[in-house]
Amino acid sequence: MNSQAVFPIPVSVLTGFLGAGKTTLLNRLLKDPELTDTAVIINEFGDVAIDHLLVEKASDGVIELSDGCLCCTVRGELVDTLADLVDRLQTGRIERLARVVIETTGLADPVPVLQSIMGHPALIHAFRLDGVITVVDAVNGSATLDAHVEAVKQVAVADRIVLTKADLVDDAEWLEALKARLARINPGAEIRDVEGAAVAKLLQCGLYDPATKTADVRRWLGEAQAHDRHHHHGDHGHHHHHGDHHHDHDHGHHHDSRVGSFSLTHAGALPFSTVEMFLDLLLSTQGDKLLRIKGIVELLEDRERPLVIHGVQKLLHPPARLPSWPDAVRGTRLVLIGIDLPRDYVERLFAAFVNKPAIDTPDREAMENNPLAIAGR
Ligand SMILES: Nc1nc2c(ncn2[C@@H]2O[C@H](COP(=O)(O)OP(=O)(O)OP(=O)(O)O)[C@@H](O)[C@H]2O)c(=O)[nH]1
Repeated sequence: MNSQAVFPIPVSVLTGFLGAGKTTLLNRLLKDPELTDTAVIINEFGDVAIDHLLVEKASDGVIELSDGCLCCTVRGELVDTLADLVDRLQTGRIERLARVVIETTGLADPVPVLQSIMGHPALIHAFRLDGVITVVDAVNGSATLDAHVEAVKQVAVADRIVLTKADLVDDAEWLEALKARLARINPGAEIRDVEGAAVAKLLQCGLYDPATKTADVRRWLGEAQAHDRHHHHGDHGHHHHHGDHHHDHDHGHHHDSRVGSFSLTHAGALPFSTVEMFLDLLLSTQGDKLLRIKGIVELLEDRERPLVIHGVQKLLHPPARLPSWPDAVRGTRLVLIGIDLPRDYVERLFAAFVNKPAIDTPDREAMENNPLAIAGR
């Protein structure tokens, strides 16, 4: 154990549709001196023009997955590759590893990739999903979202959206309409233009910033972005029909309306058992529709150290605690991103657990005895 790695190692997932500009961005990232000691895992599918020399300089060799879609055919290999990195660190074959970047194939549904990082028993203590960066092409992005539900999912699960090829678009209105659409699919993600953005910072999406030793809950939960964009709208659930963007004709966006994001909040502290039971029930009944869940909980048992919740579909990261509250806001805030996720049901389930039953909603005791008691699933 002579490595200088600090576990868990942050993992960034770089996704985006075919030709969106992932490899171009990756090449730029790897030139940044702040990103030495980064291992890059790429798949050879498609036309990947990575500057191998540069990647080798940045890490201990390029780790390439074999041909095919990362999410379905080489999932096992991704896990093996990550396990191999840990092994190399522990045996001293790699001295330092500060970050892992996984570039997924353009066609990939990113969710299984996130699951394999979050849910693998051998990896959960070595790696932490820092964030998902989704590259969207300003020229083709809108048509791609219309045509492929995977592209909508890639946007929906993003912590950050990076807009490429804006330099090729003259029409400012077109660009604004695309940004507005992305913001409706994923109100919490920060949208940045690839030009001018500090490249190394593009990868840092996580809750905890090792450089400043602080946790930025508002940014991580996307509250800052969502608040800015939805000032006075208040609500951004499944149906994003504000109708104020004439470029956005809903009939072309049938995939978008399936994706939704909403928050659950509770002002007081909650016992761990309540949180656990709510999450168990949520994940077991709605897990396949839950693309991501992120959140922070004030626990009755230890009110000073908030519990961090982070999950993908049916899988949760092992519960982690922050050393203290990063800002004045306490209580429980969960952000859920789902596809065809029944918001109403989830809200009532949560209300039942935190003992805020709505009229005609069974209370918690009834729920625990019969989880199907809530209508409208
Ligand atoms: N003008 C312009 N061209 C870009 C930009 N980003 C990428 N490109 C070009 O778009 C093409 C595709 O970029 P890649 O980086 O290969 O895209 P990719 O997402 O890695 O593609 P796949 O690996 O095939 O999924 C290349 O010709 C890039 O030079 C950009 O911001 N502006």
